[in-house]
Amino acid sequence: MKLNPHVTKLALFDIVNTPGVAADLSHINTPAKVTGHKGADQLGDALTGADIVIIPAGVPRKPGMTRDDLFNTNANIVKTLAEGAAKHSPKAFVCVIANPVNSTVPIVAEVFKKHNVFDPKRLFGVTTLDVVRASTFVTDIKGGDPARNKVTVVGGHSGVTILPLLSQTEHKFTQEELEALTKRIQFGGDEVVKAKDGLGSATLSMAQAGARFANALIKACKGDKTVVEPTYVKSDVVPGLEYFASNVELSEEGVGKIHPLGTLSQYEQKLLEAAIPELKSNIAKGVNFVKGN
Ligand SMILES: NC(=O)C1=CN([C@@H]2O[C@H](COP(=O)(O)OP(=O)(O)OC[C@H]3O[C@@H](n4cnc5c(N)ncnc54)[C@H](O)[C@@H]3O)[C@@H](O)[C@H]2O)C=CC1
Ligand SMILES: O=C([O-])CC(=O)C(=O)O
Repeated sequence: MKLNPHVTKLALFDIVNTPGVAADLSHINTPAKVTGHKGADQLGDALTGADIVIIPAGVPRKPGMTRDDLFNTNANIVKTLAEGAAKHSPKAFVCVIANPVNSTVPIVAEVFKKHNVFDPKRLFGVTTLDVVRASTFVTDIKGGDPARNKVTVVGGHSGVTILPLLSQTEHKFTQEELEALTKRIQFGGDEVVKAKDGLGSATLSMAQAGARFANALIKACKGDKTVVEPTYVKSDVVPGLEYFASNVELSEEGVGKIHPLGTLSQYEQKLLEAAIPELKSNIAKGVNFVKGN
């Protein structure tokens, strides 16, 4: 089952109010038609025939909230859009930005399973912003070009589930630097929420990150075999965790080879152990939400 060599239609929710993503995607070198919808009645029109569905729709955090606190509202929004995609564009690549990503990705998977159209290679949680932040914060300390200061970030997309593998960079860090950097990368989203003081979270950098991921997917669909991006997908990299973010080779089928974690330092091993129970519970929450409804 292959996607058209040229992506022809991209459905983006909610395009009307997410101008950043739309603007960034307008630079994509593809004749793709970008659609959105203004209400449930237009959902079918927007989705029919879409090759890629991007879901940024959902409420953002306010200071003091965790991403999981968004579950009650966003789970329903994502479930509704997933139902639309399962019915109208079951073969599309679905990229989930709406939080809590650790749970909203399993929600989409369960909806697709209910409709017998689930293909794990075609579902992605967008965690690009974590690597963008990691590269930026490492550059703040070590200098150089953030585009070349690549940091592998694995796990999930919230607090302690975000695991930057700083031991795999070319830099040496003191333990103090490691702890400060790790915390900043894990809670970078909280810094933005606090700074925006009730006006939302990282909207524009999310738009840029979403566009970067969609562009990568489109490049892979056009046959580029060198595209590797971090993303939260169905994975068996960590036993017992059905979904996990790590570097993934993208192909015309979607998820290609999922890279293994590589060697972890003792410190990173501890971070992983701390992340596992939270990630497990976030995943179960998403799965049970669909199974129980
Ligand atoms: N994965 C990531 O890296 C990131 C994820 N996020 C998440 O993205 C989501 C959106 O954040 P922002 O764009 O900053 O919020 P926002 O409040 O600026 O925009 C949310 C949009 O969702 C739309 N919406 C709400 N219900 C909808 C529905 N039922 N159908 C279609 N559209 C609907 C609203 O009209 C609004 O335009 C939040 O859940 C936020 O936590 C934000 C930053 C990074
Ligand atoms: O922190 C938030 O709520 C939004 C988000 O996911 C991020 O900025 O990484």
